[in-house]
Amino acid sequence: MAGTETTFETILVETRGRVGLITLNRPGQLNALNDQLIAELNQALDVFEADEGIGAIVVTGSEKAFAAGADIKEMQAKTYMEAYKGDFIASWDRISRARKPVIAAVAGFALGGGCELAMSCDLILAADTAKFGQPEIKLGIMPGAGGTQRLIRAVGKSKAMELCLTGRLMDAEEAERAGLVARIVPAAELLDDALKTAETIASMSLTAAMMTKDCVNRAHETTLAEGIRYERRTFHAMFATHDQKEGMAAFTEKRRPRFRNA
Ligand SMILES: CC(C)=CC(=O)SCCNC(=O)CCNC(=O)[C@H](O)C(C)(C)COP(=O)(O)OP(=O)(O)OC[C@H]1O[C@@H](n2cnc3c(N)ncnc32)[C@H](O)[C@@H]1OP(=O)(O)O
Repeated sequence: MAGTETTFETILVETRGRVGLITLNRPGQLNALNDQLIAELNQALDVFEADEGIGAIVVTGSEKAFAAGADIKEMQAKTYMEAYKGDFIASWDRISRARKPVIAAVAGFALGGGCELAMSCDLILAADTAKFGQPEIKLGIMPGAGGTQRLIRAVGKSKAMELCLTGRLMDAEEAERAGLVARIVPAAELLDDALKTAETIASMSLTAAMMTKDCVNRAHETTLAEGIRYERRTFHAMFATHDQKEGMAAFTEKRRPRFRNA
C-alpha cells in the first residue's frame, strides 16, 4: 500500500494499478471473520478510500473459502450484555459505507457472515466453485450482519426465507439465476477477471462512479419516487464536474477522456 507501513495479520493488502486488492487470509479457519480481521479490513478500506490513486477495490478469499462466516469459536461464549454493550457486528458495516466501488470475488464457501460480507460489496463475481448460504439457523442463531435484509433484496422473499430457515447452500449457478451474483467465471480466472473489471471501473471518472453507486444503493432504501428524485438531483450535479465536460468533449473530439476525478 503506497505510503503506509501497516502490516496485517489476517489479510493481505496490495495495489494492482488503480485497484486496491484485499485478500482475506486465515486459511486454517476458512477465513472465518474474527474481530481482528474485520478491524484490519476496515483499516485497509480507510487507506484505499483516502488514496487518490485507487479507483476501485476488490475483496477476495482463497480457492476454498471467501469466508465461512463469523468466527464461531470467538462468538461462542459471548453474553447478551457483551454483544449489546460492545455493539457486536456494528464494525462490519464499514464496507457497505465505502464510497469507492467494491467488488467481492468469491470462490468456495461464502457462508453466514461471509455471504453477508460479499453482499455488502457493490457487486459479486463468483467462481464456478462458489457456494453461498446463511446457515446460522443450524447454530441456533440467525444472520446478524445484514443477511435477512440484503438477501431478500437480492433474491426475493421466498428464496431468502428458504435459505435462512433451512441453512441450505446455493451453488454459483443458482446464485446467478437468483440475481445474487453479477457473473460466474471459471475459478482459475476469478481474480484476473475481478481485477480487470475493477480496472475498467477505475478507468472511469471516480466522481461519476461514486455518484452512480450512491444512487443505485439509494434504491434499496427509499421509494421509487424518492429514488428518481435523488437520481435526478445527482445527475444535475454532474454538470458541475470537470469530468462531465471532459467526457463529453472527448466524445465529440473522438479521443480518450482524461478524467481528473473532479
Ligand atoms: C455473522 C454472524 C452473526 C454469524 C455467522 O456468520 S455464524 C457462522 C456461519 N457459518 C457457518 O456456520 C459455517 C461453519 N463452517 C462449516 O460448516 C464448515 O467448516 C464448512 C462446510 C464451511 C467446510 O467444511 P470442511 O469439512 O471442508 O472444513 P472444516 O474442517 O469444517 O473447517 C476447517 C477449519 O476451519 C474452521 N472453521 C470453519 N468455519 C468456521 C467458522 N465460521 N468459525 C470458526 N472456525 C471455522 C473449522 O473449525 C476447522 O478448523 P479446526 O480443524 O481447527 O476446527
